[in-house]
Amino acid sequence: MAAALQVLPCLLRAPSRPFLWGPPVARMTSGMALAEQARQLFDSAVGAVQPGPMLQRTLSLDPSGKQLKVRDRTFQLQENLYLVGFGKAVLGMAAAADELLGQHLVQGVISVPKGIRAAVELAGKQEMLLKPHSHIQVFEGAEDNLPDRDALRAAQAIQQLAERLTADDLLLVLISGLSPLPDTLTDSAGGGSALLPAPIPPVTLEEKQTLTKLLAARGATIQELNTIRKALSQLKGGGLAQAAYPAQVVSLILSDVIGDPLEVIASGPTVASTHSVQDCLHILNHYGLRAALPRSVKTVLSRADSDPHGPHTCGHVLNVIIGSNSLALAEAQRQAEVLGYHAMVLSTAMQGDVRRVAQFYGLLARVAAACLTSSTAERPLEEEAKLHQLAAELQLPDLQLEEALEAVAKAKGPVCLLAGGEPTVQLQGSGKGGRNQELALRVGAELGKQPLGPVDVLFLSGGTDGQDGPTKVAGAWVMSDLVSQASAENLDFATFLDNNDSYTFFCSFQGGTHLLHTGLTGTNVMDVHLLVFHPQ
Ligand SMILES: Nc1ncnc2c1ncn2[C@@H]1O[C@H](COP(=O)(O)OP(=O)(O)OP(=O)(O)O)[C@@H](O)[C@H]1O
Ligand SMILES: O=C(O)[C@H](O)CO
Repeated sequence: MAAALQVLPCLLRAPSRPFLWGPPVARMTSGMALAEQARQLFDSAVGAVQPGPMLQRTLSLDPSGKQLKVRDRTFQLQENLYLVGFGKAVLGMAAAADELLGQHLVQGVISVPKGIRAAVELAGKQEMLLKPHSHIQVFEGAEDNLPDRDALRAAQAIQQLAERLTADDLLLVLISGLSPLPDTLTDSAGGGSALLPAPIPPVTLEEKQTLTKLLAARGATIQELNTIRKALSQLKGGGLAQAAYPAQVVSLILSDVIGDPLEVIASGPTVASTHSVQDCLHILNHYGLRAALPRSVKTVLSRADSDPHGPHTCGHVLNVIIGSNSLALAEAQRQAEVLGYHAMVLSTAMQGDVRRVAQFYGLLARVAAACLTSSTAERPLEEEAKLHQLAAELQLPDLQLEEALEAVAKAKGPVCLLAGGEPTVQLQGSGKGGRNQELALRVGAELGKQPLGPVDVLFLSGGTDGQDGPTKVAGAWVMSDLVSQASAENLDFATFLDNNDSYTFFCSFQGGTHLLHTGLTGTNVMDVHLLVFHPQ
């Protein structure tokens, strides 16, 4: 199946104009075919946020090649263009920028994760590698997502470049994150943030690392974590913009945080921080860390209020979100419509404990399946009330639940509900897995709780970076017969779930055919969830 999924994009050519009940969906009979379409939708989501297309959508040169247009702003180019970048997807972004603007680029420095060039090469993504003659210098660092000496050297080189700039110069800043939800110790430090460590003296790199790890281990959110990072950093919280002043600064940002908050993504190096020392102390208090703070941290915090990276320092900056989960979902929605689905984006902010999120999707599947297959369009009111209750508990800010149910009730044909975000796994077991595979397995278990009627239901969850936790797959897909099929194979899914061992489960289940293999994608806009219904 994996092989079948991999050749899918060439086999399943989408028709050039949309149709509602056209042949591809009407012909759909097997779960395998449904899975192939889901995979195609996932690929289209990821494709929309690839570095090349994103940069091309955002930047253009006028015919003389002397003016750079970024959205509706124009900048003069005259041997005055510089580039810096940090984050997981930045290598591909830099390669795309170099391709477009290389002839104007005086110098560039990027900080990317250790081993990324080799991984990109292995994945055959030559277009994401810089050409040998490039003026962009690459630093690899932040092994295990922790800020280390290599990342520190990169941050120093970036700072030096920025500080040399004059009012005639233009600095392009490429930003992407890596680890929005620091819910395990190993991925605690974040991507863009971890790749740009520049602690304010006398705070040392080790002290910052320890504090970050402690906060993460105690469950601090990325917003809280990055508030502290900003207060202790020379470059975060607008510090990079300040270093580059009076040059013009254009930041192109790939968002890996729910709601695309500029201040939080990679700790907002080109965004004035609105946080005060009181905010930091509140966070440190909350996680019981205030009493044990190193003297250096106390010193820097006590100085911070009198020396903030104030808003006045960011007037020379243009921050642009060039890629996000919602952009990816919009493309998958468009593609689903082309394939004949009635498609809707439910939310781009799916978050919360993976068990609750799985319950939500299970309940949603039951309610939507009933709406879709009942001849009288009667809605299962009791289950619907439970669904709304659960949705309220999950506090999903942009959830379009009522609209989606109405649309399903009217659709009476194939339906695709799309969502994105990043649920959280509280690790208890010692198995191998990732939040996407665990979510898929949990949703499969929910779908098996009671019959869904004459409709095929598929759920897919995949990380847009192509790597789900410490595994080499992006995620997995399930159908409503997962429970019965697993038991036929003597696989006790509950035992695998108890041990956070979803990867091992899916490796065995139906010969591994439910795993989503994409390889490294070169982008990262959190996760994509697809809930697909096809009336039999
Ligand atoms: N055995 C496991 N089962 C389930 N989830 C796991 C397991 N091991 C790690 N994880 C989860 O994987 C996540 C880390 O994986 P990953 O690197 O894909 O995500 P990230 O770094 O948070 O974000 P991004 O995918 O955007 O880079 C954590 O949320 C962690 O809880
Ligand atoms: O780098 C970071 O801070 C996280 O990835 C969020 O952007």
